[in-house]
Amino acid sequence: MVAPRPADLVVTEVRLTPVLVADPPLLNTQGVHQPYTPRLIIELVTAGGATGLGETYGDTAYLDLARPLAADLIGRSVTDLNGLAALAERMRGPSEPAGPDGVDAAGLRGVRTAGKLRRSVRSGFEVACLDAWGHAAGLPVHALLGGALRDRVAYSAYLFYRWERHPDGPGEPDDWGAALDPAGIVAQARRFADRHGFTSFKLKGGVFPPDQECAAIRALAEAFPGRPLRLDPNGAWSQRTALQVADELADVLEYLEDPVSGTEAMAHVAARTPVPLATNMCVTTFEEIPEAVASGAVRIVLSDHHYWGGLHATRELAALCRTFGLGLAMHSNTHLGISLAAMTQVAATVPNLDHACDTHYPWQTEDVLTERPTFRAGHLDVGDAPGLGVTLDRARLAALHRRWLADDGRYRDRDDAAAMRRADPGWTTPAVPRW
Ligand SMILES: O=C([O-])C(=O)C[C@H](O)[C@@H](O)C(=O)[O-]
Ligand SMILES: [Mg+2]
Repeated sequence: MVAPRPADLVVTEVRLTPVLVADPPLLNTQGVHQPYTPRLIIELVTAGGATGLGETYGDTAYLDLARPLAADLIGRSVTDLNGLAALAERMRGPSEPAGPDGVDAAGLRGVRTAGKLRRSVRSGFEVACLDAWGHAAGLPVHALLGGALRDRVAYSAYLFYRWERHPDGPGEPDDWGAALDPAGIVAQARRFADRHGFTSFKLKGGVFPPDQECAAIRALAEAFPGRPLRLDPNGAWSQRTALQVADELADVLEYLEDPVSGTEAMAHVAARTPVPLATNMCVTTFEEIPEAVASGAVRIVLSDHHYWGGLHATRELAALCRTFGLGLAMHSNTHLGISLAAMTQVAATVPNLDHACDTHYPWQTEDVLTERPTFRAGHLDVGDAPGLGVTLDRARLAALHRRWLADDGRYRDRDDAAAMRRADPGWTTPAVPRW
């Protein structure tokens, strides 16, 4: 292949396609997933004819920032990722978006600031630039990030308490059934293990009183002896409860994720238990790292290229974790195969990715790719195909976009509490600590 000329790498077109993706009724401490969740698919075209794909959150606030950023990218090189970062930092959108009661589903991933919103948008564009650059150069994205250190990336089964179907009728049915007790969670874990070969398990907690969730973890430990287990109540517990749970499950937990809310409370708990604490809530931006390190609040940080600002930012976070002796894992929200490919590419390049990555992907019955990535023995192959190694299915993209167009606004912004109110009209996002 002839190396691309710099002029070939200039962006000539950017297409933004918001989509609504079917999502099962997964429960968390704030409510339940809506039947459809918004994502944004980004397509770049370069002067040389290479195309690149990116994906990020698709709620209105993200779209409001993505549109001007897409326009500003025309005429810039896909290699100019530092320029993209600077451009994104200058974007001005709604500053501190939040739901009507001041808390929204994004509360599951910590503070929601204008800067974090900008980084979440920028990450989708950065991935699309890297994909286009990779296609133009005939190189995989991991090569553009310095090269893969492993040829496969480990993922963890992400277990959820869930209902069989959504309370408000619509939604794409699936055959998982309800999981609302220890037996249901173990059955779900078995299916994940049989179908995808996962060997580590994370339970989304904060849904039921802690003794019920401890019983589910105990049941998992019995069903899968010696396997790494994680429990994540998204900050729903008091310090006392967190310490009781840590004490009760100390022999089986790989880590306890965000048992309490806020760095100070996490530090208090961390100082009193040998169980490692992990977070995707109190450390979600670079600015939050110094206090967390100084106070010893966390032992493991969950990266997420979406809100940390992209694949390069993920590698910067990894370097800081190495510096300060913190472990690194990977967080996931509902996402499609483009983001899964981006996660896999960057994970392959990070020397200190010490834990299997979270992914919601097995819960998604729909995608915009021609081929779904396949987990083998709980891993995804990294591969050497150019770019992200994925291909867009235009018909699927168009169908999911038509659903977004037809929506009256109900599902265009993720709102787990609103979804819960359809089953329980009196529901409000619980104050923390809930237990
Ligand atoms: O804390 C976490 O791991 C998450 O926030 C992951 C997801 O957002 C999950 O909790 C969800 O979507 O309900
Ligand atoms: Mg978490």
